[in-house]
Amino acid sequence: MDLNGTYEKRLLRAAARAYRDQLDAAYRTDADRAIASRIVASAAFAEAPAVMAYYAVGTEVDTRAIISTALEAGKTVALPRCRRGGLMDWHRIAALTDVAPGYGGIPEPADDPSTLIDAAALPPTVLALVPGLLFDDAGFRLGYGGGFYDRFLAAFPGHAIGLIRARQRIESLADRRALEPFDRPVSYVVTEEDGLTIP
Ligand SMILES: Nc1nc2c(c(=O)[nH]1)N(C=O)[C@@H](CNc1ccc(C(=O)N[C@@H](CCC(=O)O)C(=O)O)cc1)CN2
Ligand SMILES: Nc1ncnc2c1ncn2[C@@H]1O[C@H](COP(=O)(O)OP(=O)(O)OP(=O)(O)O)[C@@H](O)[C@H]1O
Repeated sequence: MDLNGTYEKRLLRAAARAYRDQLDAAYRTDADRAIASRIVASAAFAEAPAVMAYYAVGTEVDTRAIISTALEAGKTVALPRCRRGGLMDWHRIAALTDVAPGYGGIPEPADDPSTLIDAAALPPTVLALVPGLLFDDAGFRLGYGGGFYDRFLAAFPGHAIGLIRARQRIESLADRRALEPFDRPVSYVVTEEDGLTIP
């Protein structure tokens, strides 16, 4: 797997990581709470039978409140398991504790065939919560460089929602020469300030 990418992506990735890690904890907590509120209050969330989530680590936007609310509402919640070749398998979880450290130290669900979900066969009402170091105004993202979400989004039929704090947005990855042909945008970007509000 290519964990490098272009020179511009590598520079921006390092800067975005350092920038994210120095955001103060109070700002992150408040922003993450507002982001979660916007998502669970949205019509898209209400209509979604399933949520393809991520298990946040370090200073990523916290998804625990969204996952708990989805589970309580009886929705299917799935988390990714990284496979060779930049691919992810998705497994249904029954609780936030149904994980163990996996690829890159990120908690993953067990490799259990009975919980495996075919993400490409899901209905268009399903949501995917997409992590990133940065999102731009067109919905393009910069991740950790594994290409996992580019490959996933290329075949995902539902609504992909990027979760990012307002201070971590930039105008255009293309203008910074940090876009490649295989980069896939999300359908919506939600910050503490905008995105997916109730009408
Ligand atoms: N919470 C969360 N889960 C996620 C992602 C994510 O961004 N956030 N992913 C989104 O794709 C996938 C995991 N992607 C990953 C990509 C690279 C590395 C990693 O270990 N990168 C090293 C660089 C190589 C190295 O120095 O070892 C690193 O970050 O230090 C980890 C996970 C699936 N699950
Ligand atoms: N659809 C694809 N098909 C084949 N290779 C791909 C595809 N998407 C990405 N790649 C490969 O993955 C590598 C990493 O891509 P990129 O730098 O965009 O990762 P990222 O989006 O930051 O990471 P992640 O999605 O894991 O958070 C690329 O250099 C490319 O070689």
